[in-house]
Amino acid sequence: MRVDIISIFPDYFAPLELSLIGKARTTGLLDLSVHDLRTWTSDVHRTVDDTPYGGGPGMVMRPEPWGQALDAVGPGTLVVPSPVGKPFTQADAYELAALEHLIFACGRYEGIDQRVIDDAASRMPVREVSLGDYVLFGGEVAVIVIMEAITRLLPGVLGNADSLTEESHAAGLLEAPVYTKPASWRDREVPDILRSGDHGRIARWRRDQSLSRTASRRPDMMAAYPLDHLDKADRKA
Ligand SMILES: COC(=O)c1cc2cc(CO)sc2[nH]1
Repeated sequence: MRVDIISIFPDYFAPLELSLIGKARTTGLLDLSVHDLRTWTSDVHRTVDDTPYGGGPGMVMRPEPWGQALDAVGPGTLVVPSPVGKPFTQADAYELAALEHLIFACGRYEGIDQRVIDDAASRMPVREVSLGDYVLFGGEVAVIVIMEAITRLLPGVLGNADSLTEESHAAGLLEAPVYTKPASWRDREVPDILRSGDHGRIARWRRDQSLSRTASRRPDMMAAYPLDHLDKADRKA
């Protein structure tokens, strides 16, 4: 997978050189390039922003540098983190992980001139995505989050792909609690069932835990959970 990130703060992406994402880059699973938007400015001050038409506080990112940057690195699927975007979900992570070329545009100030998005949409797929109902200084941190969600889904990145099947949101439920040694810690015991060696009962216990956790913490997910995935034993849980 090829990824291009365009930002006025390219140093923000140093974390993408670490750990499993860094490994994905060195092994060639991920071809990631970070670009400084100012590369595509032509004035001596390398200006990327200007005052908003219609007035209002702050500054808006100028269209010219963005247009030239996207011409240079595109075409691909343009992903723009934004408070006005579609809520990003694990399903979106899977969709993006299956694509050949992603381009991330990191907004700053009050945002990017709308014509940049509209112009890009005339020649490549564009997705504006939100990570949640809160506001950040810009898109950079959101890109790091999205890049982690995507990269871990790339074949070969996670040592044990089984982790992907049991994790939260993979099967539409929150995952069960996890435990490791010691069996007793500060007078708190690991549930006996998990030490029974009875893998059928352990699977049932974990599923019951997932269902009750999801029902209590995320009723919205429970409502969306396909009823035919619930067997009659689940319905009693
Ligand atoms: C100028 O601000 C941005 O470009 C910006 C991008 C994002 C992404 C957020 C999380 O959904 S909040 C936010 N602000």
